[in-house]
Amino acid sequence: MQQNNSHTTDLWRSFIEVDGLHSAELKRRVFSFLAMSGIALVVFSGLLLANFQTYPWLLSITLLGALIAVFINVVIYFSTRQLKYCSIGIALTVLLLSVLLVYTGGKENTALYWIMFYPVVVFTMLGVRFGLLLTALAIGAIAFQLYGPDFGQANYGHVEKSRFLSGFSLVVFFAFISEYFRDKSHQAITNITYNQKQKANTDALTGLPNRRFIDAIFLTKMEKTTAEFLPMAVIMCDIDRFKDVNDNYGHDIGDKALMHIAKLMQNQLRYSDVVARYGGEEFIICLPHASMRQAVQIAEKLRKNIEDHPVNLESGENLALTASFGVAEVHSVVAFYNAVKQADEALYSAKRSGRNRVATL
Ligand SMILES: Nc1nc2c(ncn2[C@@H]2O[C@H](COP(=O)(O)OP(=O)(O)OP(=O)(O)O)[C@@H](O)[C@H]2O)c(=O)[nH]1
Repeated sequence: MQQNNSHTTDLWRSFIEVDGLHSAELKRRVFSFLAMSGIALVVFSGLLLANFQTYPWLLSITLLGALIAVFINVVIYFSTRQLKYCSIGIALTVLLLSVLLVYTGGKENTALYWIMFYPVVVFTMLGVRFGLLLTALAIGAIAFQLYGPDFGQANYGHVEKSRFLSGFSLVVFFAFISEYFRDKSHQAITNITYNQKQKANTDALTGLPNRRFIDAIFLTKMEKTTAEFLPMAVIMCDIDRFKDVNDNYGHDIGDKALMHIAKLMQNQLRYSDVVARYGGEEFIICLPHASMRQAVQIAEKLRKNIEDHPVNLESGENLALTASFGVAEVHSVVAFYNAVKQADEALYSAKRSGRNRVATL
């Protein structure tokens, strides 16, 4: 047995995807990674080729090492698609190169200019947490070289050092603000899209998924991940003589009865099972990896549970309800609606044979 809310939450988590938004975000990160790698490869090799005769040997080796490391990261990305680890690899390589550049001073002591773009790249590629971590590391390492003990590193002017650190900190600050609020608005849009999708696929009265959910979301998921579902059993359930409930007790009590039955059914099913309101007083239950025999047993359990649990009315009266069930098997995605039709025919044969029973064809 399980509780309603957890069943519903679990169901929506496993079925609703906001594909468009996630793929746009992924594209942004892949593009940043590839742009960063491409620029690094072109700039490093260009600098090496143009200046290797004039550069101090440590600078040339540093550039060559960074060039190879970036190249290896790109190759690993294309063979594994591990974007995050490869982005960290590139960001660390460029950080190491920046620190070594500051040590050597670069050509005519211009190393500090090259480092200004680093915060923008890491925040864009890796997001707020890694952005903060790596830029804090960069500031610490560079400040140590600029103001720490002299162990043979290049000399920078006093004003140059302080202007660089203030400018660099400002770039970090604005890169952080930009990435932080971009991330927040992305999350907000994702939540809004997710909630709208959930609302459009939920029956407002019972809180169960609706027919649109079965037609659009459930079937699409089944097409994508067939092995998770098939072979499957489908049960159609229809409340008996529901018109009489409405006629004798009024529409509000009829609504209450529908909510009551929805809850009873949900509480009897597994997490992987899906119960949806398919029409007025008709429900569909999809049981992945259930045989006909198991599905008939489950339908019987649901039937008995409805029979044993009348609706407690405010007047103190107990409103007894029963329901009829039809069961069929689904062996392929294309045969889904055929199986629904068969289960529907079985349901009406259950009605014809006296109601409050489970039937198969
Ligand atoms: N209260 C309420 N009633 C509904 C809702 N949707 C459908 N109904 C009613 O469900 C009843 C269905 O009646 P019928 O199709 O004649 O079937 P039945 O009376 O259940 O008889 P059998 O199915 O043959 O046992 C109709 O009176 C509809 O108005 C709803 O959302 N709320």
